[in-house]
Amino acid sequence: MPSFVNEILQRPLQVACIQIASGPDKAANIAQVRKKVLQAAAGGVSLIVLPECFNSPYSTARFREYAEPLSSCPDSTEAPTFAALQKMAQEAGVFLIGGSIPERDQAGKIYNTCAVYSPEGKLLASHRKMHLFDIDIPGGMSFRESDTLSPGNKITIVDLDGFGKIGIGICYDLRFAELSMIAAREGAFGLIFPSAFNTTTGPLHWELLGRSRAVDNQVYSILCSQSRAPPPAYPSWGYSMISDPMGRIVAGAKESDDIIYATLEPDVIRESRQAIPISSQRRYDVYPDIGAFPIV
Ligand SMILES: NC(=O)CC(=O)C(=O)O
Repeated sequence: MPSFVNEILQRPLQVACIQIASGPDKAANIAQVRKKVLQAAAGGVSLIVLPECFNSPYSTARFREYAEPLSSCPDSTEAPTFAALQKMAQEAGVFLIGGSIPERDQAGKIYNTCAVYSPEGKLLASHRKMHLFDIDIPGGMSFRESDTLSPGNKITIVDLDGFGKIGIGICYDLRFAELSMIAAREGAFGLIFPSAFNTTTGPLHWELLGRSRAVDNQVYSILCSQSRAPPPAYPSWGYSMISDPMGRIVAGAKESDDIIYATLEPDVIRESRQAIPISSQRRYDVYPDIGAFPIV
């Protein structure tokens, strides 16, 4: 009977999520993030997470203007945000989950992309938001990322050397349980979601989804949001949170700018899986084994 890949977090991992609001000034957005990354790193963390679309307003009409080619050159003038992230990771000496920014490919398509860096400043992976945020709630939030964005087509799992693997999704990807399940079944100890939920869906679904993804998969879930900005900006929900494999919120923010910290513990993962052994209790004789999806 298939079960979890027998890998978990190799040692305790100190994590920080930086909750900030981006504005129209790209250079100011980058400078704000750099200051906070260095502040969080001074607290001794090994992994720092940034929110979705931190270098631009969260607006389909603006993404193209702020888009950059994905570059791994620290001196790139075409890609100042990616270059700055690379240098920040190195300067801070941390794994950096670079939130997301609009990425432009050679054909001119735009993606909502998260770049991940090692403490040496090496680009380890990039994830393009797979599920585009197209919703229309009467009297509430309407948004159509597909007006200007293209979707990514791959599940992203990153090996953090010395700790283990994480799965990456961006915001709306959180709603699709398959992505999380596949990453966890591939051995991820944590699921990380740079995000910007909103004041319509946030109060209903944000905590519910974050805790559910953690409990479903017996992993940590790490949700890093933009903070709330006044109108006419997109109304980000805030409430960045880290849930443990039992669904306990081990760190949480409110609406405003903040940095939250938590230590992820291998024993907590191990104990939750021993106490509630769902991985060996699945009924693949009755339903298909979704988690066995091959990652290319
Ligand atoms: N902004 C998003 O991608 C998702 C979101 O706000 C929601 O799912 O609700």
